Amino acid sequence: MLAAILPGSRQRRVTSATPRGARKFRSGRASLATAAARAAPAGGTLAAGSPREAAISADKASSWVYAQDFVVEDDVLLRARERAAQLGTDAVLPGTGATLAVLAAAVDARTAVEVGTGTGVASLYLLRGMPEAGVLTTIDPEVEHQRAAKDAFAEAGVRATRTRAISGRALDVLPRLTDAAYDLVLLGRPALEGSHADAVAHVEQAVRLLRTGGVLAVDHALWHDRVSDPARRDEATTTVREIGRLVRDDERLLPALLPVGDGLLVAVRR
Ligand SMILES: C[S@@+](CC[C@H](N)C(=O)[O-])C[C@H]1O[C@@H](n2cnc3c(N)ncnc32)[C@H](O)[C@@H]1O
Repeated sequence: MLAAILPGSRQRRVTSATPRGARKFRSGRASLATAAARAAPAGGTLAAGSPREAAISADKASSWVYAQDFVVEDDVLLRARERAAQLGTDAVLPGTGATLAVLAAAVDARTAVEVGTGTGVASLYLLRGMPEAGVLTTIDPEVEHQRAAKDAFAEAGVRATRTRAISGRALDVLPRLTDAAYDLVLLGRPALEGSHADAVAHVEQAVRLLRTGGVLAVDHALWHDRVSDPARRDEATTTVREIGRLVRDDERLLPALLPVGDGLLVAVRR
């Protein structure tokens, strides 16, 4: 999703990170109205003159980009992104990363789990939000990705005891982790890309792992701006949409869907 990123190329990065939906917003009032109507909650309508309508203007895309770039990334993060591009994988967008750091700090996350380490971009954000004594358990089957993430952690001066990298598939590893022992669980792209049953299983495992007051975060919750469009019925979009509903309707969770990055679904475990 992201082009190769070099220090000093922020504008190019943001441009390449702009999702399709953001471009749609730019194309004028008609498509804006369509997007706004589409964005009305299930079965609901968008009343003319409502606060929600007032908040959705043709400038929404530029606001999204501004928010995306609001927290400036340092060279360690940019190099981790470069490694992701070199290895043909991707990483959370900057606004998502910054939000994850804030969430980790807000819940004083001493224990966190990440599904899909990649080259460590989201991990770095989480570790920055976690207290010094916090330990991040991060899961990925790709040894090469984990090696790249370890390089990023070393560059960031993260002590080796603060990360527990587990090599394997999340659905094999998560069941071995302790119930209610974690302050934050991040489900990345691999939690959504498999079958519908697998996606549900990832969420179930995440909820099981969270302590009361812990936070669930699911990246890509707007799935390339397809989730909000009911005409999109491909398997991946349907799965992500259903995961959203599942989290929203789960009485154990207090949810919110943040339109940051590719969409970040967050929920507090009650
Ligand atoms: C998009 S990258 C993760 C990016 C990372 N969250 C970040 O922002 O830096 C997805 C990663 O998930 C890993 N992956 C694929 N299938 C997986 C699975 N079943 N369980 C855990 N990780 C998996 C891939 O090897 C890849 O490194």
